[in-house]
Amino acid sequence: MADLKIQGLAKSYRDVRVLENIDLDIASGEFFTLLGPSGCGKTTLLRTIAGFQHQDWGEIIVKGERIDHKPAHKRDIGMVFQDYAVFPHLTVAENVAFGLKARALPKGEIEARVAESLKMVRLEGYQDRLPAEMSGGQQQRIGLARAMAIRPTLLLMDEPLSNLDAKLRIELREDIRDIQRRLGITTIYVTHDQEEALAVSDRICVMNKGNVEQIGTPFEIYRKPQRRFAASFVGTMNFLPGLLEGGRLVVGRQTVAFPGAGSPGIVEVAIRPENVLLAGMAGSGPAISLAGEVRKVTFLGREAHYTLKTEAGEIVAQVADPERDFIEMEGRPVEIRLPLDKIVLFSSNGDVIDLGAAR
Ligand SMILES: Nc1ncnc2c1ncn2[C@@H]1O[C@H](COP(=O)(O)OP(=O)(O)OP(=O)(O)O)[C@@H](O)[C@H]1O
Repeated sequence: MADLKIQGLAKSYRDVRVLENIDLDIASGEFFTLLGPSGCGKTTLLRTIAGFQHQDWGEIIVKGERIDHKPAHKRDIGMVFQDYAVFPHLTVAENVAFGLKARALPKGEIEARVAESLKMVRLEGYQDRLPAEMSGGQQQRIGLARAMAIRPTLLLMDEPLSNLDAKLRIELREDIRDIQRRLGITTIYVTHDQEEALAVSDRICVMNKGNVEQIGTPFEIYRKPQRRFAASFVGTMNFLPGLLEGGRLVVGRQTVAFPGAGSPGIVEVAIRPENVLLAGMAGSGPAISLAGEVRKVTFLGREAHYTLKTEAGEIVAQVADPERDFIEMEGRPVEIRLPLDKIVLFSSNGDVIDLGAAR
């Protein structure tokens, strides 16, 4: 049974629809991430599940029971916020104990759970400090310990890492993932950071303008985007205009055989920068070959990025561990290959074109 089922959820603020008919099934123990640009409705969805606001339509069902009529404090949900939301006048231990006291647990049990939660987030020994004496990362650990101490059915996290610097973000996201796995707690995580979503999630729900664009594992979202929006929002994707006609694909002045690929019409040809091949690089198999020129090379140590002008438009190629010859290519003509088994086609309405038969 799904731990959390959302059916037909819709929400407007005044006349503006911010959630459109959302359906989700989240499995027990799953780390499920809502990913999308600012304003797409992620926080609204999370806060509606938590009970801080009410939907206009739809149902929220936890372990088979409708919870959407219950007030927030009766929903058995732990929540971690972007701005930590720790109580400044309470010590670390008192912060973590807050939800347990509200539930009137016995004193011994509270002490045991506080100690256990602080150990889990690696804050043992800090119990008597005030939040102001702690770093941002440590304050967010308090928030996490407080949410986990009540042993909620669902853990909701709203951009918990966005106020931390890059190094700390990576460290804490690994900790969050480890703790979540260890406890097997069903988690919904909100972020607009696609790398973070890829790194921590069992499944990602890509949202745009109040709609679900695609739900899938990080691998599926990155490698098999079903919608143009998901392809462009997660990672870098090159798009070139193309034309499908009778088993052939036309890109620029090139035509390649492309059997079994949907109905004729204008398409967008999408390919990741790491899949674009430059002349001299290994790689066999059918490909679209384009003549181009290297506009710019950005050397980043373990890889280099090439901005390429082609007859069909500008694209970026990424080359791992580049040789010196490859770095000194700025301004030079180059032959570019787009392997057919790495390209994704989108129709003009933004849906992927199934290439199963062509591969
Ligand atoms: N209380 C409110 N009253 C009116 N409009 C609101 C309210 N809260 C949010 N909105 C609007 O609803 C839309 C969705 O907001 P929401 O905060 O859910 O998006 P988000 O995806 O979480 O964005 P962000 O990543 O910036 O937090 C936005 O256009 C926002 O301006």
